[in-house]
Amino acid sequence: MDEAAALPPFAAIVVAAGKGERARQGVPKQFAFWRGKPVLRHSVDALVESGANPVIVAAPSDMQGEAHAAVGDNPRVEVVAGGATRQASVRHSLDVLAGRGCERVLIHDAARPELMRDVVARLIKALETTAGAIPVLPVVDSLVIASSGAMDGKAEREAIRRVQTPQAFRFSAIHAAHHAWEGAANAGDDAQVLHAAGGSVALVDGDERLRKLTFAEDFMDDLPPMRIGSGYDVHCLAEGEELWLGGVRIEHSHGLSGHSDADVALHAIVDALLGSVGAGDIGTHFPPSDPQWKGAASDRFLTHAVGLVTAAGYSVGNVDLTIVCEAPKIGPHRDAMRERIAQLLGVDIGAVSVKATTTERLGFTGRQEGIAAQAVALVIRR
Ligand SMILES: Nc1ccn([C@@H]2O[C@H](COP(=O)(O)OP(=O)(O)OP(=O)(O)O)[C@@H](O)[C@H]2O)c(=O)n1
Ligand SMILES: C[C@](O)(CO)[C@H](O)COP(=O)(O)O
Repeated sequence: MDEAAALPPFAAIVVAAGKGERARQGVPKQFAFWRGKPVLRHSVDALVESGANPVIVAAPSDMQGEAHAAVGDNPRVEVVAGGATRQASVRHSLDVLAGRGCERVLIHDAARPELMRDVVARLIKALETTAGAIPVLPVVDSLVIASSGAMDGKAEREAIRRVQTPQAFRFSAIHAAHHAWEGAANAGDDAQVLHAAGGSVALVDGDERLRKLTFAEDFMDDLPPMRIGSGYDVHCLAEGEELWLGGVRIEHSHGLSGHSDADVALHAIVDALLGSVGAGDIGTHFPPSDPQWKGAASDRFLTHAVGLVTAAGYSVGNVDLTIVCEAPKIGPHRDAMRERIAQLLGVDIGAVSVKATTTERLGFTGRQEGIAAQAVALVIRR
């Protein structure tokens, strides 16, 4: 099910007006690069893709330009000035949304860049029965009461949860609660604001990936600058089948049989790309048991794999393909294949190598029973 399509309308607020002092990134951490793009961009993109509209970004009043640059041009994203505290940033953002008929709102820390759609869906669905909903995780370590650097007693962790964002609210409830709170001590998060106003706050499963980038070491787990992957595939040659290789149709006495168009060369590249970001293999994403892929052009498999590489924070560096077959001769079609593969990968043709070899009539390829292909892909952190 497409979760975004199933979700009722909701707005989002991304609080990004902090100083990020603990993270020591040289700029406020929400503008630091992380996994190929500014921290702030990750959750704004995820919220837009989840269907949030509008997405209000509360940024430092003296860094509105930096915020616009970080989020890019998107008509659904509005940058506004935050406040001196997180709470003030939220309250101002809620005021910006007031009067627009907004019924639901997600409030999210820009400092939590890994935002996944299933958490958004869980939170929005919870609003059917409650005024607020927050993602939480259990405490897995034992807890102590600390006093002057010594243990002063044991805390009951079973009654405690670790709270994350995004936090979801019925708009009218959280907007009124924030204004009812105004002037008191700063609240840790928006759930506390609603709870203090007597609102109900449901707990839904959080996700460790929603962790907040807070300290410098939190930026140390950044992705490696490059990753490689390899792919290998085989398909049988058969009469009456079309021969597609490297995204190109080739006239030949036999074609390749398979559930899709059986383009063994593109399949090897797909597996190399998926392997480079640890995203399974072509069968994971396009199971041969699924009738929707019957006769499918393998172009779409490759496009999907490129999308997963991009989502993982990488872009395609270069690809090296070797086709193993006795016939047909690949040479006359090499450049057409390179051009088509480069087009599908979104790279220059110089980043695509297509080689071919026979096996000197040895083995299944030598007996022209089938064609094999292997590929290596290098992906580069964006
Ligand atoms: N006046 C503020 C303070 C914080 N935030 C946002 O609230 C989120 C969570 O706050 P935190 O992790 O504490 O961020 P900072 O306050 O920037 O961090 P530090 O305390 O290290 O300066 C961040 O996305 C931050 O940008 C905000 O919008 N407005
Ligand atoms: C809002 C929050 O992320 C929920 O866990 C947390 O309260 C923010 O705390 P911080 O001190 O502002 O980082």
